[in-house]
Amino acid sequence: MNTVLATNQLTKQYGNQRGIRDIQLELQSGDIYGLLGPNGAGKTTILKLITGLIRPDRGTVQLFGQDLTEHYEHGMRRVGCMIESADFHEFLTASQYLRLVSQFYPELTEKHREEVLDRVGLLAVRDRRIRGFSTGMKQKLALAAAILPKPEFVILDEPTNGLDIEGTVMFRELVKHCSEERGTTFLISSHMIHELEQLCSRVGIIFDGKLHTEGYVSELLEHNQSLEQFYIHELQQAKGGTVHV
Ligand SMILES: Nc1ncnc2c1ncn2[C@@H]1O[C@H](COP(=O)(O)OP(=O)(O)OP(=O)(O)O)[C@@H](O)[C@H]1O
Repeated sequence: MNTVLATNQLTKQYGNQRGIRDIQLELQSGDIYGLLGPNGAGKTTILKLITGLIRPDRGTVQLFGQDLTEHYEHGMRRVGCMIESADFHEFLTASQYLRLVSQFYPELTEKHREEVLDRVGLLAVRDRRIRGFSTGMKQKLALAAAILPKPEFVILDEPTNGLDIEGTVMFRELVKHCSEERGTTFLISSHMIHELEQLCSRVGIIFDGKLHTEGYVSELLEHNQSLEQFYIHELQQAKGGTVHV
């Protein structure tokens, strides 16, 4: 097994004393890892640090065995990500937007782009301007852009936000497809715990800026009725002895 991601003592404190502390995460090739935690726990902060959108105060991130800061472009070429709501050039059409993304990947063809648009359910509206898209449609386009270059590692922050029921099923199928066909590794932050229970091989619970616990979903389900039950139990425990960042 190859280690795709390893963080060591990853720490970031914002001016308001909030943030994350000493996060040790390790993802192996093929993992589908779900990041769970209450609002404000630090999930997005972790994903931003892993993708170099913000810098840590302390600690390191390794992607594919190489330090992120020393090999940023090389590492990130193998990563697809969707973090916070995407900021689109709204006057472009969906097709034009994916063509723009493709500039960095000369191997991608129109056929690739159409396949991906079809997979996320946007093929019929590919020539419409993004300006007229709903929140869910924009979310689907951001997903399409994240998986377009067939990255080995995909990082998704709240990917089902704004998606309707059909869209949520599409998302699940998409992750399964990438995982089964290509062995893509996923790190997904979400509040949709039932989705994560169906999709993830492992989960970690972030509470108050720290990695409170983690485990294999199959093992957790041997001792708990559902991931939700496990999560609520762990959260209650964490609240009993909270450590502030
Ligand atoms: N740029 C910032 N400046 C100051 N504080 C911030 C900043 N970004 C995040 N925070 C604070 O850091 C903490 C962690 O935020 P983060 O967005 O990582 O949480 P989250 O787990 O992703 O939450 P949610 O589930 O609500 O998206 C929160 O208390 C948040 O208010």
